[in-house]
Amino acid sequence: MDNLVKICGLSTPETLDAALSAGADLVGFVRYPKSPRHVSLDLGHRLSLQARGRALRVVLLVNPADEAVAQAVEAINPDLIQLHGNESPERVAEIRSMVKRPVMKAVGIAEASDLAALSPYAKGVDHILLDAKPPRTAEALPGGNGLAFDWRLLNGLDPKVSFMLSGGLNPDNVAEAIRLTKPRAVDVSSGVESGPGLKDPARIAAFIKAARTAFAAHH
Ligand SMILES: O=C(O)c1ccccc1NCC(=O)[C@H](O)[C@H](O)COP(=O)(O)O
Repeated sequence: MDNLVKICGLSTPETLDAALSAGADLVGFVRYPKSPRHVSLDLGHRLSLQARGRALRVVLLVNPADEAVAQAVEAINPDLIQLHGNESPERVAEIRSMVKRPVMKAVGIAEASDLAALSPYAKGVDHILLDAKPPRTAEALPGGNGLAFDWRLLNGLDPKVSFMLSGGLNPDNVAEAIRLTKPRAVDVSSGVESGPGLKDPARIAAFIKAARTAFAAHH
């Protein structure tokens, strides 16, 4: 998974088409009812068919029960499952063996000590997503809050650890984020929106272009 761009939280055929046409490598569908980006199983199914063969399809789940995992896999047929809650390393490994598909675990970063949370996941996941830790407010979502963490914290990360970077990325800062952190992939949601859950085709295209240029320059 090198030099890839993921556009997350797509929830309409039109904005999914914008992401696919602009060359997104991965597209994300959020299954979290409190989110403005939540997709029903039926909508997720249709969006997944639309993206098939054009980008890797990612379904986002938060602390899912087995039944929720099975329903999402059956309806959406994702290429990758992103776990964005407080799933333990054991639970992540359990879900991975249940679905027999690649799993990406999101880990929230706010301070240097948060990096210690990564190694217990090393054996049981296929990919790690480093995201900003959500604020402790009632309205904060587990992800997709448009907040960046201090990228310099990743100076303390073992260079052998490969990761996808997210959290508060946008068309204006993604080049600097890639230059400083050298991620294998980048992920964006709020930074390509004109309002909560409203993806903006022009911002999607600008983000992908800026990320591609930066990857070419720094890898
Ligand atoms: O986007 C949501 O609403 C969401 C809800 C619950 C769990 C995860 C969610 N989103 C995750 C993402 O979109 C991204 O992987 C990541 O958090 C970056 O988001 P942003 O800072 O908005 O670019």
